Amino acid sequence: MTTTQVTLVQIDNYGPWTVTPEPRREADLQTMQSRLFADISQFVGNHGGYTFFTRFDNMIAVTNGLTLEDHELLQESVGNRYPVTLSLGVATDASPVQALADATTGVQNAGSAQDENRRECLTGVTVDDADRTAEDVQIAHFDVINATGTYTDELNAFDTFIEIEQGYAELMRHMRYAHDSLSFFVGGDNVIVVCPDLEAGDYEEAIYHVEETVDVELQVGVGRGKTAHDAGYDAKHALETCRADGTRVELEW
Ligand SMILES: Nc1nc2c(ncn2[C@@H]2O[C@H](COP(=O)(O)OP(=O)(O)OP(=O)(O)O)[C@@H](O)[C@H]2O)c(=O)[nH]1
Repeated sequence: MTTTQVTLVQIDNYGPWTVTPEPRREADLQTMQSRLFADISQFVGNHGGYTFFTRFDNMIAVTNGLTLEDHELLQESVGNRYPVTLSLGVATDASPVQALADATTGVQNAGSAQDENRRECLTGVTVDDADRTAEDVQIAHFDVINATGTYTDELNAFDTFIEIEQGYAELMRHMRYAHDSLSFFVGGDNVIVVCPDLEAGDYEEAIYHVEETVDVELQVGVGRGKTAHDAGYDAKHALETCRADGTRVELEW
């Protein structure tokens, strides 16, 4: 059974900061946000976790393998190097959606995202090391079949973007409400989904739903592991099997 550890990363009082004392240059905000994401992704990734940029002011990470002390170190390091600070909420559950909901509640209970007195709060619990198993995390790596031939080499870059985003939007909603899973666009035509214990039929159903609804054809590789990296790496290998064999769903276990 899965035990997903999810961390909500929220920049403290970011909205007011972007306009104080005057609105800040957009290119500078974009640069700061993407560097902050890169740093968090590297820190979490070095412990086997995955970080998703989501809305940039709120990021979502799968942090199985990171302790509360690791989270504190991340806060300290960002606080020392960036003009903003981070609040973090951590929670675990068999359902990634429930884990994120609990992690979010912890941060919300500590104060508003725009409360200038709420800084660097850290709430929640992590999985006990003794309880961790190789089935804690289930990751599905979706990809649009032949995106290059169907879209990238055929349409202008913006129309390609619309098609890919349509597939992502339908998949993210469906996986959230039908399968209790969290989907994140990670670039190109790829979406990584953090799942509870799902089976091949669930993925087939989701792929069918997206194709019927928005006419975007997907394939998916799925892996399990003790960390997001372990699960995600198996998922990548499974996706390679889809590409080699022309199959739509491959589970690597
Ligand atoms: N983040 C991430 N992006 C990837 C990965 N693999 C491919 N991409 C992105 O997806 C784009 C398209 O590559 P592919 O998915 O291999 O190409 P495709 O035309 O869809 O071909 P098939 O997947 O074989 O059907 C690349 O330009 C990358 O941006 C991955 O593992 N992670």
